[in-house]
Order: sequence, then C-alpha cells, then structure tokens
Amino acid sequence: MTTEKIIVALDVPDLESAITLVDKLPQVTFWKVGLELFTSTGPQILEILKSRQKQIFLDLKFHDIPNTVAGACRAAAGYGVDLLTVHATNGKDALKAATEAVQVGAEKAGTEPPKLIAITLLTSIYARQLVFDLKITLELPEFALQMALLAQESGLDGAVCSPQEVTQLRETCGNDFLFVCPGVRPLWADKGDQKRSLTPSQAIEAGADYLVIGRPITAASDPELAWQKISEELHSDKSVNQV
Ligand SMILES: O=C(O)c1cc(=O)[nH]c(=O)n1[C@@H]1O[C@H](COP(=O)(O)O)[C@@H](O)[C@H]1O
Repeated sequence: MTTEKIIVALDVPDLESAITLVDKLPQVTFWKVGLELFTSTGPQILEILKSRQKQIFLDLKFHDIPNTVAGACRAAAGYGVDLLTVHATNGKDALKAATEAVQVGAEKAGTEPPKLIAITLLTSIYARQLVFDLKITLELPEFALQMALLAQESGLDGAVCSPQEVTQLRETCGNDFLFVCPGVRPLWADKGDQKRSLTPSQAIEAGADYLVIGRPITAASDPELAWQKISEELHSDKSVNQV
C-alpha cells in the first residue's frame, strides 16, 4: 500500500497556515482544499499547490439547482484540479449538468477535467439522525448505495462515502467507479464529529481508492509524526496501533 492514496484535508483558516503545513509535510502528494480554506483564500491556494506539483481535491460540495451547479462546476473545472465534489442529493438533472459542465469548463481553460465525485451521505451523520432528523426511512447503507448509483447513472466518476459502506458500494458499482473515503481515524486519534469511521488500514482493506484524513494529521502536536505513524500502519497493514 502506498501513501499516495492518502489525501490530507487542508482545513486551516488562512493561506499562511496552509503553506506552513504543506511545507512541513513534503511527503504528502495529494491535498484537499475545502470550504474553509477556499472561502478564505480563493484560487490562490490552488496555484501554490500546483507550483509544488501536488495533486488537488477541490472539495466545494456544490448543492443547488442544475443551472447553478453546472455554472459552478464549469468554473471550478477551469482551475485544473484533480477531484471535485457535488452532493448526490442535487438529483439527476443537476448531476448530469455537472458532468457536462466539467468537460466544457476544462476544455475552455485548456486543462484536463477533474474527476467529478458525489457525496453519498456525510460521514458525520449516524443512522438515527437519518431517520429522526432527515426523515429518510431507508436503512443508512441502502441510502448511501442509492446515492452512489444515482451518481453513477448520471455519469459521474465516483463517490465519497464512509469506509464502513465502501465494500457494499464497490460490489454494486464495480471497480471502474472511484471511492474516496473520509471519516478515517487511526485508533490513537480523536473521532471528533466523525460518526462512521474505520482505521486507515481497515478503510483500504474495505476497498477505498483514496482516504481523506484531516485532523489526525493537521491538528496533531507533531503532524510529521502523525503522518509517519499512519504511513507505517498502512505499510505494515496493521489496524491496531499504539500511541
Ligand atoms: O467530501 C469530503 O471530503 C467529506 C465528506 C464526508 O462525508 N465527510 C467528510 O469528513 N468530508 C471531509 O473530509 C475531511 C475530514 O477531516 P477530518 O475529520 O479532520 O479527518 C473534512 O475536510 C471534511 O470536509
């Protein structure tokens, strides 16, 4: 297993903190820029990551009417990023429009289109919340599966799902569909707001193509040591890890 499958979530408030972290972790090849950092810095952070030859997951989780989602995807595809997110619950019309829009946006900018992936169900949601707050009566794994299938039928490249559901989703969607799994926690890390997590090696074993890991690395007192511990866990393929 290679650490190239780890995408580190650059969830920091400003450009200075982002650059400090990127420079502290030169081994990280794939960074995720999400809502906090992109809202704070705009595309400048993407240019900085590209100048350091990093792969970029632009996680803006678009959720809106088809025309608006398509416009946002067209613009985002122009940045030349590698992965881009929308919510599967946008529905089929918006997902199809988004799929076309990334092609158009990338072509216009003269760059490769990003792989477009859909959020199935946020990893911070647990089964009781799905029923009692969101009023969704499908069993949680079934709901996640239906959202992945909707994304696949709409022409997307993959989905974001919890590592707890990835095996089942992979079985149905097949190996050509990309699965990116956040909610990954080594045993020594705090779960925080993540409700459906597995350890890094369990997540890989379950069939994730990529793991997204943020705070266990970025909020650690020693991010380099945290990265090293996770890499060692993956290389030794052990899910049991000591502090
Ligand atoms: O799209 C995502 O990356 C995402 C989807 C999801 O269901 N759950 C989830 O945690 N994420 C993101 O993955 C990252 C997880 O960060 P940590 O909980 O700090 O490891 C955050 O940047 C979230 O925005």
